[in-house]
Amino acid sequence: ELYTCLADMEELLETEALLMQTLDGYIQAQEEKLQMLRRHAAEYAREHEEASQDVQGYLSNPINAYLLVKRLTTDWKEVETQMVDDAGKVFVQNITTFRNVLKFPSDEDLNGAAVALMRLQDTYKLDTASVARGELNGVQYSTELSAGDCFELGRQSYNIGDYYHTVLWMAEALERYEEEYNKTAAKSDILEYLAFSTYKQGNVHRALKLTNELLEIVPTHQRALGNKVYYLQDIENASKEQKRGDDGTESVHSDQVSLSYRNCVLKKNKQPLHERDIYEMHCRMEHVMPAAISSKLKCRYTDRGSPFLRLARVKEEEAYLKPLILIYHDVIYDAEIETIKKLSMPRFKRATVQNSKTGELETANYRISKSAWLRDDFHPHVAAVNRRVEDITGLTITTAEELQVVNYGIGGHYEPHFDFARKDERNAFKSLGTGNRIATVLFYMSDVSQGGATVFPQINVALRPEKGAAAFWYNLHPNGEGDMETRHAACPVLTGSKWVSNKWLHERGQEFRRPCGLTFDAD
Ligand SMILES: O=C(O)CCC(=O)C(=O)O
Ligand SMILES: [Fe+2]
Repeated sequence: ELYTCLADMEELLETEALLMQTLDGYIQAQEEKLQMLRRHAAEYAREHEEASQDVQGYLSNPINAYLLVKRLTTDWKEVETQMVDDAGKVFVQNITTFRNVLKFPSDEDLNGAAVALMRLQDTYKLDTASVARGELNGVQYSTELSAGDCFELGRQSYNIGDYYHTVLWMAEALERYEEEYNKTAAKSDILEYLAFSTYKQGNVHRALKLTNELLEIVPTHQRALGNKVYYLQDIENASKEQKRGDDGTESVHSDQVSLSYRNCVLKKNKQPLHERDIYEMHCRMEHVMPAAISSKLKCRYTDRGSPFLRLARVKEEEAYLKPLILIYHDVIYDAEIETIKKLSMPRFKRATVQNSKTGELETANYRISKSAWLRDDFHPHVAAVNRRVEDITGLTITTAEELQVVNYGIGGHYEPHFDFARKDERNAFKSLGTGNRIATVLFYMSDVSQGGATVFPQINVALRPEKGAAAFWYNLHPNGEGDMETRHAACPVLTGSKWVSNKWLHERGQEFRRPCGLTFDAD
């Protein structure tokens, strides 16, 4: 689960450095061995040549006679020993010992990283060819992917039954293969995956065409031969059905077919967008807040009534009015951020979510990040940040949860959710005895170069992470009901690393503190 967190990935570079060192050592040992063998070979050639010039003269010399025998006994033995000696064993053994000490990614990590890349591809509408060129949203970030790299991505998708992405990446692998001078994948392998996934995607004609192409390269390919029969059968069955439909004697009348097809197209165009589509649109920053709302938003310096902040007023910016979402700039300092990151790294666990039916905490693909909980007494910096929450919000932190620190890795995200517990949820915060999560303070502890916004799809709000800033909002209406418009999400990180801290404030203790001026809903 390394891919869930960028901080852990840094250790992989250390692992790689050690592997590189080991590989260099192995190459050097092999080169020395080859050099030695070459010396022997040269000596054999030289002596043999001399002997061939004058066989009798050469052998009449007792020293030569002795040397010839020696070359074919002890010398040759040594050559043989060198030839069978497996210098690699020691090096591989070394690596095996490292495995217990160093971090090595697993196959699950490889799949996770591939899935994350696909998620980014979908969310940010990145076309496969650009990603393969190492480009993300028009910015060149990395080296290009080879046909072999694309093939591997396709294979990862295939293994989890994601034929849509398999087709995209295998097609890209094929294009790259054709252009590659030193081939990094086998065309027949690419075609096999591409054909079968294309079939799974519903295009049997194209699957057949690709399989024929594969059979041109490997005419005896058993699976391809089997699939071809199957595809042909499929096509034949389909055309039989079509015929039955056409002469009007069987089930579906042709008029009906075209009518339902038209309906289908209409429906497709008119279909309401799903929350997921809206969420992704916000992540791409394609939404627009109506001017009637945005023109009312203000910025101000404020002390929020706190004696502490009177000395150092904070920059408060309204991101939305109803529900009220406020951004405070420069309210967590670099030194505090560093301390918090350092404290949380050894405590990181894959973030969990509460199963609303069972009440159990579990990992889920819709929340991918690593998180840790920090207590006030871990470090004065943690305590200081918590006190600042109190100063800024005017709410008590005595009933708040500990500070939750989160780091999002490649494609790390958290799909739309509420921070408060719904009535039908089991066990939600019950054990805490402090009521529901009345408000959220979300500290941004890093900038994110691309992606990673916090978005509120219901109200067209997207907050771009800004190091040192914090977002604040009430999750509950004054009457304790959850505010459905606070539904929000953390968009996948496209490039960079995203660090945030959450402070969740609870209802108990706020009875006289929730400032009325901040609540627009008096329901
Ligand atoms: O990381 C973000 O932008 C939001 C995180 C969030 O909503 C949460 O952890 O509950
Ligand atoms: Fe949240």
